[in-house]
Amino acid sequence: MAEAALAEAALEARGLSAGYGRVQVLRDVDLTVRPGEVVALLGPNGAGKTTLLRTLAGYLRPTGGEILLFGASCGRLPVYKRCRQGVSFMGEERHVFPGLTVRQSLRLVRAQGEAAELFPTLTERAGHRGALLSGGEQQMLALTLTLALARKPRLLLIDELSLGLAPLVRERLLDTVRATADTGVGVLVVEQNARSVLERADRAYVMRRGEVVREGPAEEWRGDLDGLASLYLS
Ligand SMILES: Nc1ncnc2c1ncn2[C@@H]1O[C@H](COP(=O)(O)OP(=O)(O)OP(=O)(O)O)[C@@H](O)[C@H]1O
Repeated sequence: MAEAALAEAALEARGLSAGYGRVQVLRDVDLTVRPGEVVALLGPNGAGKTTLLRTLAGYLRPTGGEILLFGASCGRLPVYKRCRQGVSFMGEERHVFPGLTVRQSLRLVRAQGEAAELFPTLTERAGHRGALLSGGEQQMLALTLTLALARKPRLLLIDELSLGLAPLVRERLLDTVRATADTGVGVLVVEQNARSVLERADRAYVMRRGEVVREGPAEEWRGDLDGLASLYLS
């Protein structure tokens, strides 16, 4: 990923702190995502991964530190302005249109072609309403909608990509994430299955209790999943 290393960072967090009211969750987080990189964000429950993504996306206001998007400090830029810059956030809740069929949803965002290419299953479910899809199908639709709605996504923030989904669906979603990054999009992804995400990631950060406790190339972690697991134990 030499090219990625040279490129200007899509995202840079410097000494970032954030929390809820008086409860501080994130402490002094430094993190970088370059265009074309898949960066895995790992860590045990409650480590602060969701809080970090929400802060980066603009839903939570930092209490300290700085966020740079594509080289410029984004200060208190609201969510929609970050979206305009190409930041796309896919939260834990599977955002599909519950009352619309798959066909209607895809038509709405003009993503019929992409869906057929990325997830043929969605074409088979064209007449089903979003609310009645399986969890995996909903997540495939949500990812397709997320990519289509951000007209030119340059940074994708994904929380809990495959929570509760079958391994095959997880692999398919992660392949799509990898392929999206290969078009030049920077991706920061929270995924419970460390082994699977590390197979596609370039680098990984491990968080614990609101702090980044380790960072490194994904290949290093792939060979040391036991060491990684030990970081999860508090
Ligand atoms: N809305 C909230 N109000 C107050 N505290 C919160 C809120 N949301 C999360 N927290 C707290 O912030 C800490 C970090 O939670 P967060 O959801 O960011 O962790 P996480 O790493 O994403 O965990 P998980 O893997 O379980 O989703 C936890 O201690 C949690 O209780």
